[in-house]
Amino acid sequence: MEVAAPGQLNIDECPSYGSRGVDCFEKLEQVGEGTYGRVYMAREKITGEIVALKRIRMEDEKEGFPITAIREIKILNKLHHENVVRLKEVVTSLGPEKDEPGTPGKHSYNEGNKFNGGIYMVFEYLDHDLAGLADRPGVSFSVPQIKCYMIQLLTGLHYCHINQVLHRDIKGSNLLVDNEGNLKLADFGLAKSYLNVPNVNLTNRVITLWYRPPELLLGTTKYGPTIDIWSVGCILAELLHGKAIFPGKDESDQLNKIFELCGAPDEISWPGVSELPWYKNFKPTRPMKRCLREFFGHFDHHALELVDRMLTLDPSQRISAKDALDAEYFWTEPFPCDPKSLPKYESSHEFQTKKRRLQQYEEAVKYQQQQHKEAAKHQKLQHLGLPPIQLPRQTRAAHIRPAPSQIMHGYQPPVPPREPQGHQYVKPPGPSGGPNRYPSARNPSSSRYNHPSQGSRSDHGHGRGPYPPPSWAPPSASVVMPGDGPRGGPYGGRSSDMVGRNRNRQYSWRQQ
Ligand SMILES: Nc1ncnc2c1ncn2[C@@H]1O[C@H](COP(=O)(O)OP(=O)(O)OP(=O)(O)O)[C@@H](O)[C@H]1O
Repeated sequence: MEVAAPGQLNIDECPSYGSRGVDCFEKLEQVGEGTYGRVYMAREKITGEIVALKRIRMEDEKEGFPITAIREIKILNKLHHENVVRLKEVVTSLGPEKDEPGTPGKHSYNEGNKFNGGIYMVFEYLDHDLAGLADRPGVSFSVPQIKCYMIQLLTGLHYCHINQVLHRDIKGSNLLVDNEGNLKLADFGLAKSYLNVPNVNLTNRVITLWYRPPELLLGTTKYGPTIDIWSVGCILAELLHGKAIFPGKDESDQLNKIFELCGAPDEISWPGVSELPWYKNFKPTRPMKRCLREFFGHFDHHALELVDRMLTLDPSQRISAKDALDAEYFWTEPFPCDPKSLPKYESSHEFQTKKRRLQQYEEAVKYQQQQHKEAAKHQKLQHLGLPPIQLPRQTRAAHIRPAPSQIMHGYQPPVPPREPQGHQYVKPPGPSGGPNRYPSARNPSSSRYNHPSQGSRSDHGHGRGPYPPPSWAPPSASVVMPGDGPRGGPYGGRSSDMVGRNRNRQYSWRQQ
């Protein structure tokens, strides 16, 4: 980078990572709260550009800079694709900030780590995540819309896989969507860059429980890209079905839910399953037949076919992202819509929709408590034989009508807020050069979003961008990655540990 003339800024030059301070940005609103810390919508002070600032949580780090952050930065530096969120730069703050938890200067602020400053990843900003968007009252996805999002998800994932990256945390809140209809994969904190080296073990404690494939739940430490495809299958079925399909409470319950729908595996349906480390612990106690096709009988034939291929128990038989993009589902009517034709919504991230729901709940509880108090007062006066107090007009009306603010916020009777992760989607009405169907996604009016007869089958839109086409072909599930090892027993899991704040700690040792 060239040195700027005195008093001038090199704003045309791309700053090197960490060279700028977070004070170059004005934080506008918190849009996410994750394992790393907070995610903010922010404005670059000079250019006015809107970005997302993801603060790397350092408070609990005794080992220095968290490995998940290093991994995310390294991997995102390598990936450049329109369906993968763009990391623009990394910025720092030298001291504790006013808006972060903890009291500056006090010992408790940063017990583990000596560095009291903050480190932020600066991303391009997207208006929504899929979980938050789907959870918005009144939002329902049409089949062409679902197909449009799924194509983008699979295209981004295929690009990752051919570049030897496993995402390992595909779920709705990690799929960012903008008001132009673009979908991008985000949160590469658990992603893994891997080589096709046999006999190297990987951790099986990855992927949020509801979206975790059976081979990981059964303890395998040798796996490949099809772990991500299982998660995609769960998302597609969830979008079409209207709610999460495997909402397990813990690993055992998760496997049980999977077996109930996909059948209990045996050596015939899944050769080698009985050799998996925890097969004996979780062995089904009764025979269970695969009934996925009956259960999702309301899906159209091609959707069912694709969900079936994605939710195949044996990972070596599961469909790849490339083949999924070629599935008839995307090439039969109703065709995927053009992203640009999708409706525009007010910003909705899972964090915001949950916050709104909690506010509604608290308001409703407060309202009910007030009603109880009034009723008790009323009863007491009657008991004493005194004439009832004339309630003010508004208060009397409140006996039968919700408060105006509750109407504005879509009042519902108080119910406990739903479990985290529990969004409910509203029920809707190759290796480079390999043969496939997708034209470049750079041209949104291309055949990708139209009738297949208008488009070529020979370009998935992957393998583009500044990176040389990989020479490696997507491997089977037996692919392993170097330097990663199994972690502990079968019961540690994403349901509690990964959704919570301990991911950096949990995955910090010897994790590649
Ligand atoms: N580039 C972005 N633009 C807009 N919102 C974003 C962006 N990146 C993240 N978010 C919001 O912040 C949330 C949390 O971000 P992210 O998943 O990257 O953090 P995390 O700490 O890894 O979270 P988790 O604990 O869920 O894995 C996302 O679900 C999304 O709503």
